[in-house]
Formats: sequence, structure tokens, C-alpha cells
Amino acid sequence: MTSEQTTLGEGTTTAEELAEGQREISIAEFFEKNKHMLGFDSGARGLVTAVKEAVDNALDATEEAGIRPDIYVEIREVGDYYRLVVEDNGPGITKEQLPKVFGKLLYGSRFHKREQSRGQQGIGISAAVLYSQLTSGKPAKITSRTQGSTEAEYFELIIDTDTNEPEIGTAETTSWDRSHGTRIELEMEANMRARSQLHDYIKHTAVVNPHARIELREPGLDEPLKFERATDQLPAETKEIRPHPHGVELGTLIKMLDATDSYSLSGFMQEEFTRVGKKTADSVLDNFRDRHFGRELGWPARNGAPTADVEADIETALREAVSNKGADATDVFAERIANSLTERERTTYSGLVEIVGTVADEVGTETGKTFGSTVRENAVEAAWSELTRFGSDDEGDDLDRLTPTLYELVDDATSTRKDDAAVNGLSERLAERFVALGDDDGPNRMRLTLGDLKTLVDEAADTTEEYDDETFGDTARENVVESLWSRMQTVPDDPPNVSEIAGDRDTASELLEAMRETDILSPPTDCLAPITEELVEAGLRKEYDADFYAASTRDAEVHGGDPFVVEAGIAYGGDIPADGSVELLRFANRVPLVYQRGACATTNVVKRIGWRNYGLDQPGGSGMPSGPAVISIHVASTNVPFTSESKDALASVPEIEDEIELAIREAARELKSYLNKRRSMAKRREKQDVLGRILPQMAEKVAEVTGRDHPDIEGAMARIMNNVGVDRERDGETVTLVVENHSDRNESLEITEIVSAEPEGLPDGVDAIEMDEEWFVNWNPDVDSGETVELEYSLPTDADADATVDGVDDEKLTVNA
Ligand SMILES: Nc1ncnc2c1ncn2[C@@H]1O[C@H](COP(=O)(O)OP(=O)(O)OP(=O)(O)O)[C@@H](O)[C@H]1O
Repeated sequence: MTSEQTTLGEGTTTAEELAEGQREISIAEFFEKNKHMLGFDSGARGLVTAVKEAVDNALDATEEAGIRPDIYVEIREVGDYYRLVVEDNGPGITKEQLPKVFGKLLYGSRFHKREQSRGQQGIGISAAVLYSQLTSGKPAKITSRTQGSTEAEYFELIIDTDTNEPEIGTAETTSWDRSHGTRIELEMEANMRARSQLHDYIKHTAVVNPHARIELREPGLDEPLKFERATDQLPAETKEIRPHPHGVELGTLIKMLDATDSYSLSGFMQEEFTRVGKKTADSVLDNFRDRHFGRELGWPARNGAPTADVEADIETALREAVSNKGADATDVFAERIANSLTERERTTYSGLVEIVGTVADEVGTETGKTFGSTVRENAVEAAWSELTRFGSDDEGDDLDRLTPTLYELVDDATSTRKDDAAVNGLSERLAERFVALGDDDGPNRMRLTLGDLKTLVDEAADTTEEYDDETFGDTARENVVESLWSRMQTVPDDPPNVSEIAGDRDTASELLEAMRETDILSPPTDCLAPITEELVEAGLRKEYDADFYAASTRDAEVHGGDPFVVEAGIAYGGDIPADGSVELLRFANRVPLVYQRGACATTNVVKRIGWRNYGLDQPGGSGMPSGPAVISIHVASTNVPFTSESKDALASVPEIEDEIELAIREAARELKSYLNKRRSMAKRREKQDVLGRILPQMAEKVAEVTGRDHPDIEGAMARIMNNVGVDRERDGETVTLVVENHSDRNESLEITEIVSAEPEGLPDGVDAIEMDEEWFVNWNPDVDSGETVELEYSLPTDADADATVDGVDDEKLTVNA
């Protein structure tokens, strides 16, 4: 035994001994140990994070109060420490709230709100207070004056990490020259090594918040950095919204079902979710019924037997089921139901219940007899049994009558290659299984959920394959399921009420699926304040002197019940450095993200785009593109998913990543067009220069040799310059690509149109392939010398289109498309 080895009982710890060391950990204690999670890993970073938390709060508070932000940030060296002061002209904080806001972690006004704001968690500023007290031992000094009050409140406080409560040292009223606002003073161990990140944060904050005035004083600056207001217009006021049905998760849904005051499912849907009115709630309910109860297959009354016989037998059965209503009323009752059933192609069990109910009401009113619930039930049972077992007790008869119905549906769903025997074989096997479906108590209502239907079709197809030597592949089976399911009827049963669903995870999960499957309007965007395309571009223009700018703002989408909007911008050329990777600016809810670029979803998306298609270099064909470009991405959401509490990087949420990609591609398409045009223009210019020099000399020579006048070189120049022209014409939704071959040889072109919406009306032989919501139309026209060829199709007027032309040397090509 080595010295490291121990035997049982020696050096081991019992559960009881362990238990002695186990105790609750307070939130504040936890964050004290895990400062890095909140962005306070080092003195350099801690200072930037503290500025960011205080400035974000100042912007949130002023905007919420409808005040144009005027923010003052000061960093000063004081002995061994740095002192940070952040002042705003916001609405101030009341005396009661102030200690909790700054002296308690996880306390804030935004965590439960579905509304775009910079703050989300109720951690930021108290974490800065905690960091300051841990590193300097000094309390936070806070001054706040609420609008309309004559005096300000002054507090000195620290956080008690055991209890996560503020410990107030000083609390007094004071005078302050600002008429309202908040001032925070924190002393901390810090340094200015992250100066560039600090400046980036302030500068980029000013870019995306042109309505704010921000001033920064810090030890390295002789003059304060001042960002004046570029507009008096505050961002659009945001409104709080309820969750969207497409985004909630099961746990949240169950919590909501538990907490709601609504009794009915319809009421719950309309009360608790955004974009759900009566009609949408009904659609959700129908989808839910399909999952919870299954759908019903209708039974034919007419197939395989003379209508009069069927009608007569149903009537007889009904008469026998009704007693004490008198012959006249009974006759009318039986006739009407029988007639109604034989008139219909198929009737489901629930459909029959409805017919009986309607006829009972009508006949009751007309004859003064009461057809109560027992009579109705008896009538339904009698008619159903007659309908499903017409003429005989022999089960074969049922099959004979159901098989043609199923044959029709199977035949519709399977390809023409399936022969009659196969279709018939499958229809018979399906009919057998439908007839054999039994409810434990009561009649066979032929109800099935989609899952059960799939099993049933699989079984029937397997049997047919085995006995009839036919094949039914996966696609054929899926088509049969789809055809049957689409013809089966949603049942009208009342859904379980809210508390029943809340108590049953499986049912709640059916509801969730139904919500996700229902078409529902996107969430309202008034809870979001995107920067807008114009201002994204204007922001870039303000900061970067480039040759080209493009921006895009996507429509709102949902993730986790929260709507979000993605915006992207690209600046290219000009003074932007051409060497190295492009610069990526990341924003979340108008807050610049300065750290953890590599861990951010935005970076991942930029890397996975094939930038060479859009005219930017991308060493190795993947990763960050390089060249003189800046890409900016803004994600606005009522709940931005960050990778950690320090809110440095966006987490990888597929829905958001897809939208980031689409937003970037939208702007990148514009970049591509610009670069293509620029390239082709440059080539043309080059050629023109050369031709401009050579042609006159040639003309001179020709004149000299032939002894004639100078030939006219104007036309020759134009012709050579327009060797093969590809032009686009758009007239409403009609797009025409015109290829004119001015050259003296026949040309075969390979033209790829990249369009942002699905093209319609393409001629035979020209197809469109969809990739990531872009359609690639490949057209290969042969254009004889001197001929013109046109490609015509339709495209929505707001869709983008851009053509790439191969097959002809660039020098012989003039593309204007
Ligand atoms: N300058 C301020 N003026 C007015 N209210 C403020 C100010 N700073 C903070 N608050 C209030 O204090 C709360 C807590 O702020 P804190 O920074 O801890 O969290 P947050 O901003 O809500 O979220 P996050 O942790 O994501 O930053 C805010 O929700 C807000 O209600």
C-alpha cells in the first residue's frame, strides 16, 4: 500500500461529517467569489464594467422617463485607488428604493418585464458596489434627487454579503445642483490598461444613442471626451408585452397555467399571451384537440348499397330507438336524420351527434315534443350502429363499405406507379384496422391521434408488403398518413380546463406543441426600439469614412417567448484599414459589447458566411473575412440571451443566429453589387484608356497605308466597349434580363441570378434553387453574334436581384444587372 492509498474507515469522511460543513450560500457571497461572471475579473476590466453598468442604467432610466440623457463620467486616481463618478439627469430614485437598488444583488425593475432595456437582471450596479467595497473597503456614495423634490438624498452604503442586504453608514438629505438625477461614486482597485475598451464602449454607445450627451474625463485625457447629442429624438417609447405563444418553454407554460386566473383554455390563451384573440385561440384549441383527442374518420352511408335501402334501414333503427314521442314526431325525426346521413359523403361520430342534436331541436319546436338527452343518445347509438353495420351483422359488410372510401384517399396519396392491387390491398388492410379500433366503453368512434394513425398505416403497409408482394416506401406511407389525416375531422369535444392541463405534463406538452404549430402573428414590435436601417447607416457614417455603406433591419422574430429584431450594417473602403480582418461591432439593446468577441454568436455567424461570394477576401474560405470593411450587428430583444451575467457575448440561439445571418446577407448583397459594379467599371475604364490611346494611332496608320481619310473610330470604340451586355429591366413585378451580343462570335453565358424572394414564372429549363432564403436562378443562354436574348420572370417589387455572369471574359462583358 502506497502512502496515498487509504483503507476504508481511515481518512474517509462520513455523510454526517460532510453535513456539518454544508450550509446555504448567499447570493452576494457567491458573486464575491465569482466576480469574473459579472465582468470584474481584473482591475482594468472591473473599471470598464463599472462604467458600463452605471451608464447603461443612466440611459435606461432617462429614456424611460422621456428625458434626453445627459451623462457625466469621471475617473480619477485617488491614492492607491481609482474613483469613478457617474452622474445622470434621470428621474432619480426614491429614498426607500435607493439602498436596495445599490445594496442588494438581484434587485431591479427590469427582470420581469418583457420590454427592451439595457438592464435585465438587477445585478449590474450592485455588483459594481460589491467590487468596489471588496477592493477598496470603501462604501458606495450615492446621491439622488427625484423630479420635483427640493432636496437630494445622500447615502453611503455597503452590501452585507451574508444577508445580501444594504448596510447603511450615512443617510442624509443634501443639496445638489441637478434638479433631478442620480450620482454614484465608487472607489476601487483599478488601472487604465483597458483604456481602449473604455473609449470604444463610450464612443460606440454614442454611435447607437445619438440622442444622448456623454462626457468622459479620465486621467489620460487633457480634455474631456465629449459626445454631443446628434438628435433630440428619443428612441421610440417601448411597451411591455406578454409572452408570445411560439416562444415559451414547457416549464414556463406550466407555471403560467398554474398562476392564471382564467378557467378556460381559450381565456387563458387570450389573457396571458400576446397576439392571441378569439380566432387564434380557437385555432390553438383545434390543434390541441387533434393532439389530445385525435381526429375522427367519417363513415360513408352511400357506398356500396342503394341509398333508399340505407335510408330505410337507418329510419327503422331510429324509430325503434325513440319511444313515447308519438308516431308523427318520431317519423319526422327518423326521416330527417336518415336523409341527412345519406346525403353526406361521410359522417363522423361527432358529426352524427350534431345532426341528431339539430334535428331533435327542430322537431321538438315543430311538434311540441321534448327530445331529451336520453332519446338523443339512443338515437345516436342506433344510427351509428346502423351506419357502420349496414344490412348485416357480418363484419365483411363494414369493410366492403369503408374500403372504397379509403381506396379513394390512398389512391390520391400514392404515385401513379402503384398498381390497383397494391392500392386496394392497402385500403382493405386499413379498413380492417379502422373497423377494429375499439373504444373501451361505447361505440367505435374511429378516433386516432396522428401518432396512432402513423402506426396504423405502417402496420397496414407492412402486411400488404408481406402478403401481396408490394412495396410501400417511407414517402408513400407519409403521403397516405397525410391524406387520411387531412380528411379526418377535428373533434368538437371540450378541451380539459386550465388546472387539469397544469396538473398533467403530457397534456401541457400537447398544448405547447399546438401553440407552436398554430400560425400566429409575429409579436408586436412596440416593445422593441431597433436603431432602424437609416440610423445604423448614419452611425457608421459618423464613425467611419468609407466609400460604401449598407444596412438592414429584419422583421421581429421570437425566441423563448421574447421578440427580437436583428440589424446589420456594413461600411467598406475609404479610410478603413485594408489589412487584416474586418472590424466587427456588436450591440445588444443599444449597448456595445466590448469583451469576449470570440465567444459571441455574432462572431460565429460572420465566420460561417462564405464572404467570397460577396466580394470580400476570406483566407481559407471560412472564418473572419478580411479587407477594408466594418460589420456592425445589433440585436434588440426583450430578453437578450447572453453567455454570462457579465453580458459580454450573445449566446448561440439558433433562431437569433439565423436572423443575424439573414440581416448580414441582406447588407452583404448590397456590398456585392457595389463591388461588382466597381470592378466592372474599373475594367471598363482601364480598357477605355488603352483603347483611347491605341485606336487613334491605328486609325492614323490605316489612313496612311490606304491613303484614305481617317476611319470613324467613335462607333468602333462603343462597340468594343459593349461587347456582350447584360442588362436588367424591372417593370412592376416583371424582371427581364437582356443579353445583347455585339461581339463577332457566338457566346454561351452562364448567368446566376441571386434573388431574395422566390422567383415565379421561370421558363422551362431554368430552375431556381433555394439556399438560406436566397434563390439561385441558373440561366445558360446561347447568344449568337449580333443577337439579343431575354429571360423574363416575376419577382415581388421589393425583392433584390443580382446577377453574376460567367462564360465570357470580363473584358468582353458589360454587366448592368
Ligand atoms: N441611474 C439610475 N436611475 C434610476 N434608476 C436606476 C438607476 N440605476 C439603477 N436603477 C434602478 O435600479 C435597478 C437595478 O439596477 P441594476 O444595474 O442592478 O440592474 P438592471 O439594470 O435592472 O439589470 P442588469 O443587472 O442587467 O444591469 C434597475 O432595474 C433600475 O430600476
